Amino acid sequence: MAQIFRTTVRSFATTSSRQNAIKTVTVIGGGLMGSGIAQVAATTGHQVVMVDQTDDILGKSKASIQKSLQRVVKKKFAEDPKGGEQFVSDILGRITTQTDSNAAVANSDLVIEAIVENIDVKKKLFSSLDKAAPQHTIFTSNTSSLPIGDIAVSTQRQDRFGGLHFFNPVPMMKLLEVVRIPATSDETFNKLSDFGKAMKKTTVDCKDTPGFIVNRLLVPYTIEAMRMVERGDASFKDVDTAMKLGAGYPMGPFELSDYVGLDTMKFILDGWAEKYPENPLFQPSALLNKYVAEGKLGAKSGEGFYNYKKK
Ligand SMILES: CCCCCCCCCCCCC[C@H](O)CC(=O)SCCNC(=O)CCNC(=O)[C@H](O)C(C)(C)COP(=O)(O)OP(=O)(O)OC[C@H]1O[C@@H](n2cnc3c(N)ncnc32)[C@H](O)[C@@H]1OP(=O)(O)O
Ligand SMILES: NC(=O)c1ccc[n+]([C@@H]2O[C@H](COP(=O)([O-])OP(=O)(O)OC[C@H]3O[C@@H](n4cnc5c(N)ncnc54)[C@H](O)[C@@H]3O)[C@@H](O)[C@H]2O)c1
Repeated sequence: MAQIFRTTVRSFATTSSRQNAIKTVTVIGGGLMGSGIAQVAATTGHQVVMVDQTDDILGKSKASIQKSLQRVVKKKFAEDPKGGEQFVSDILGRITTQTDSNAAVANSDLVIEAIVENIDVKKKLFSSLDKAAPQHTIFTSNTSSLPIGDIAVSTQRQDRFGGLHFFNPVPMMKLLEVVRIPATSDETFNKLSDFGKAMKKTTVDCKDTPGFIVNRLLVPYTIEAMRMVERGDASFKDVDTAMKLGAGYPMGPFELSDYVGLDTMKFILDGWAEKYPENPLFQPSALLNKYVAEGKLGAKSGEGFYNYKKK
């Protein structure tokens, strides 16, 4: 009897969560992460509205999604070019763009914020969205380093607030960290985890602790790599070679930094230095500051530690 009851409860829970499944997603920020998130959400059948500050930026976001989809087509539709064209046009057809974030959330089940890593800018955005979005809409941030709770206080819906931390490049990286704050309801958390699985990601449950799981370990590692080069103990190329061939990482810390974006790295480091001023680990990095001041932001700007410009 107890077994039957458990089964019935489980199947009711599954059915009811399916009925409430997230179908429409607003991705705010069409940069490196936002465009990847929009691509994967649309690929897995969701209707997506992608928001950024200008139509020009959104045009570049859509072009980068198209380029990424072409890589998938090359593999999956090698023998079927027509099928490949249809695949791309179906996915792009599920993505619309908007420059007005308040209008973009009007029919949204879920908001995923992926804008610049600055707490004040994120809070201002969510405070405004809170007034514009329907009651049921769940809000999430893809922040790398900011406490989700510090962002959620800008809204009146902390029970419908959480973190969805994706990894770069989103179409390739299988992990999704699903983050809950103490106020996140079980219903919200379960919906976010279900959404992650619907996006074909492996989800891990995280508390709102600094860096969640991955960045708690990745940040000190990356910082120590920068310090090693600043001290003159090794060249950045040798550090990368060492970590790839000696530790089996797909990218060394300087290739990864270029990939993440050196401006984003600086936002992370500066934010943690301000929040934890007593921790010597988070002191400014002269090397990182120099690259950012020179506009060398990594792969996205064509140059960082390495050069990405086509010769
Ligand atoms: C003092 C200094 C202070 C600094 C302080 C701050 C420190 C902060 C550090 C943390 C930053 C955190 C950022 C964030 O919060 C968390 C992250 O996202 S961390 C980043 C995680 N990502 C990685 O670790 C990536 C590691 N790299 C890889 O896995 C691989 O290199 C790669 C990116 C998948 C690419 O693979 P490669 O083999 O190298 O290259 P290929 O080009 O041949 O690609 C292989 C394969 O993948 C397909 N592919 C690649 N990219 C895409 C794409 N965007 N879309 C679709 N397909 C893609 C490609 O077509 C290839 O397919 P195949 O031909 O092999 O079938
Ligand atoms: N780069 C990574 O590897 C990585 C990985 C995981 C998480 N993150 C996090 O994701 C977020 C975005 O990072 P990114 O690398 O995509 O940055 P990015 O600089 O590539 O893109 C940010 C985009 O947000 C837009 N934007 C800024 N303010 C906006 C606003 N108010 N409204 C709408 N759009 C706005 C910018 O125009 C830009 O296109 C950050 O919080 C970052 O910490 C980054």
